[in-house]
Amino acid sequence: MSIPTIKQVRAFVLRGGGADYHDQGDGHWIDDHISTPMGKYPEYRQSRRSFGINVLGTLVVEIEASDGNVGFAVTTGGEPAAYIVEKHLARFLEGARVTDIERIWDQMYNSTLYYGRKGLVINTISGVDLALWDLLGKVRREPVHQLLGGAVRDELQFYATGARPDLAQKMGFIGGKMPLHHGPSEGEEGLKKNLEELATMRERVGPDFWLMFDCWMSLDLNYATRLARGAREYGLKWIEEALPPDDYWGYAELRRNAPTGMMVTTGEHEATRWGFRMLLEMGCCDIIQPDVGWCGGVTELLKISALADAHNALVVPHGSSVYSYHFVATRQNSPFAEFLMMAPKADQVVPMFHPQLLGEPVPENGRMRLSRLDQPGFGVTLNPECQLHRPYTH
Ligand SMILES: C[C@H](O)[C@H](O)[C@@H](O)[C@@H](O)C(=O)O
Ligand SMILES: [Mg+2]
Repeated sequence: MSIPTIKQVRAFVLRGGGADYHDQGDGHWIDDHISTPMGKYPEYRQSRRSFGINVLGTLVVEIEASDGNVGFAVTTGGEPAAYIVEKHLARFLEGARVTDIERIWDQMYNSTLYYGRKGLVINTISGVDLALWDLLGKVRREPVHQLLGGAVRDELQFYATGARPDLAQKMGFIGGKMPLHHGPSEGEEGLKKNLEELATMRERVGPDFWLMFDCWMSLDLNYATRLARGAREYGLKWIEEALPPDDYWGYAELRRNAPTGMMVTTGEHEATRWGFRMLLEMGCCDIIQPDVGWCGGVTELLKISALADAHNALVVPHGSSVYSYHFVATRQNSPFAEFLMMAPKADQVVPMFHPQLLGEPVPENGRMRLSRLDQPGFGVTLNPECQLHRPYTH
């Protein structure tokens, strides 16, 4: 059977939610006084949009094969990512076979090593990689989880991230991860408020429902240690991304200081097997949380996951819609997944990358049957009502 080749790669940008899920309007829980590394500047404390969390927008990568199949994927990257796809990465894809995924990844990574390695460039490589896996699935008429070696479970279970863990409990999720609202710049008063919020939620959900804090890189080691120890009486299950991503030393120390039984987690802003090797070998965390649209794509997440497995660490990918669902289904060390509550009041389940992906499955009663992921590729199509703009060509 002749293997189709790649005819053309196209990069588009989209605004308004979707893969750049922080790109929301006013009144959304995800932009309501959340603690961030910019919290030291009062003018940037109320809203993450004020300092540019949504400045990039969504990158859409489309890859057309010689047999007419088109694979696509979305991730966070916008115009600068589109430039990198069109002006740099496309040369490694066009003319290659749709099966040359490993070689293309290696060429994309090594050709951008002088300006990439993490952040936007790896987001961009991830977007191309996800589109390649979507294309291969469409050519072979198989869902991605089957291309990855098949599922190890018939059902995924989810915890919910959002401002209302009490509502998430009623919706059937296995836990609720809350954004931390106050950072070190708000002193003891802020620390007290954080713990009061946790105490209130514990009161509402009872003793067994998982409650977690997401600290979004915003703390220092001393504050994180005091928060973790203060949260012990409220049964905090894990403290997430307490420190800046590069402070491997701080994470290792926090993990030594944290109360027995409380997990330390991080990784959504980490990239490649080398970044996760640092987290694992320095004993930084109990769970790594790579985002498959930011860490290097499925091709790289396979390597990261195997490394984590050898270290007995769990891999619970940061919420990235179908791109993480297909992966989690196939990994024995990924026993549950994240679902980001994208409804403004976190009071209903809406597709995580709404409105960009038609056919995007959502958990029902906090679960998702594998049968919901049985369409070729990642099983979604681009919403034709989304106005695609192609800023660059090649
Ligand atoms: C809720 C957090 O502040 C982030 O917005 C969230 O996207 C991420 O950290 C997560 O783990 O879901
Ligand atoms: Mg997080």
